[in-house]
Amino acid sequence: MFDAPKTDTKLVEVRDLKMHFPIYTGVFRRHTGDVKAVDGVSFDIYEGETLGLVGESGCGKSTCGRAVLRLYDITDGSVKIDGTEIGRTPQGALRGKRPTMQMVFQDPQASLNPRMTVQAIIQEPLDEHTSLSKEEKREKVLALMDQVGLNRKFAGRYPHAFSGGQRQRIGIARALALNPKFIVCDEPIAALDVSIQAQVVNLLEDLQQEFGLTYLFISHDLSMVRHIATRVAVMYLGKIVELAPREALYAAPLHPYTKALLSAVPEPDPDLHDTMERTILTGDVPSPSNPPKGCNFCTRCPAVMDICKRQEPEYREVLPGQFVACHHYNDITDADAIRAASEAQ
Ligand SMILES: Nc1ncnc2c1ncn2[C@@H]1O[C@H](COP(=O)(O)OP(=O)(O)OP(=O)(O)O)[C@@H](O)[C@H]1O
Repeated sequence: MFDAPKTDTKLVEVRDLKMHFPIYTGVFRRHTGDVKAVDGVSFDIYEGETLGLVGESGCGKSTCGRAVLRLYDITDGSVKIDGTEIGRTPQGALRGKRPTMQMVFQDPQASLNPRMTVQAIIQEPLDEHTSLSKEEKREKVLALMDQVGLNRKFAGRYPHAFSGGQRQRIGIARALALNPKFIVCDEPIAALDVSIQAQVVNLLEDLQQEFGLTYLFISHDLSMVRHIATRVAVMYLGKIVELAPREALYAAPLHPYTKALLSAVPEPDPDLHDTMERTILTGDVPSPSNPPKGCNFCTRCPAVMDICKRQEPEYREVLPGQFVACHHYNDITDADAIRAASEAQ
């Protein structure tokens, strides 16, 4: 577990990123609307840190991670990785940048080609992006297997011969093959047995320390994110509603949605369990193709005000390092007043 961003160098800078998927209907497939999966998010990720990205299913986390890696042609906004603007770079011209940024997927079963051996799977990026000799590639693959805790004896086996946790290690080894700086981990443990989850998270942490990796760690598991992330961004319906250092976010969340999410996390201490206030959110999450006017959260917010239904709140740094998009904190700059506004909700 790391305590703070390791450096103040920004490796990833995302500004007003939008990823809208067009909806076509009817016989003539008319463009009738858009799914606003990511609708104007901005954040930085510092070199060597882990930014956690949390939120309910369907809020746009995976789309955001993929858009940052330019696995999609983004609708709008800017994404800078290691000083290079890649948001608008044509896909063909991104090739040289690909090795720097990689992804570890949620479902290791689905993301590994069942007809390829482990050797071939891990070697694939080396085939595509390097001119290493056959022997050099073989050696590199075996070294990667060592690094992720896979027995090199099994390099000739196929993915089905491995357990879920081992398959995720294969996916991690493949992601590491080109010595990336930045990895998007998209729910990397969600498909694994609970007993295996901690092992994979520990491996990701060890690799981060060893290679100075920077992670965007996407998860709906707030307890796991609390363990691994340096800072945490909370997403709701395509937008980031709060982003804060881990300690601040878990100890003193400001946004009503963050408070509701945290209050739903099971508290292992039975004494605290009884005293904790729980916020039960009512109503359904609106559709990202038809988000509400004003604040996206206004239809479910327990502290909703009139202005929330008319005007979108500004996303701003309310306390040092703590960014919030909520009308409750508009125009307040004094830290005590901000805390009072938070308690009053
Ligand atoms: N290719 C696509 N075409 C149309 N809509 C999409 C596409 N991909 C995602 N969406 C929609 O965008 C929204 C956000 O999806 P996304 O998968 O990013 O959410 P998520 O927070 O990662 O959810 P989960 O945790 O369930 O994966 C959802 O409403 C989803 O249906």
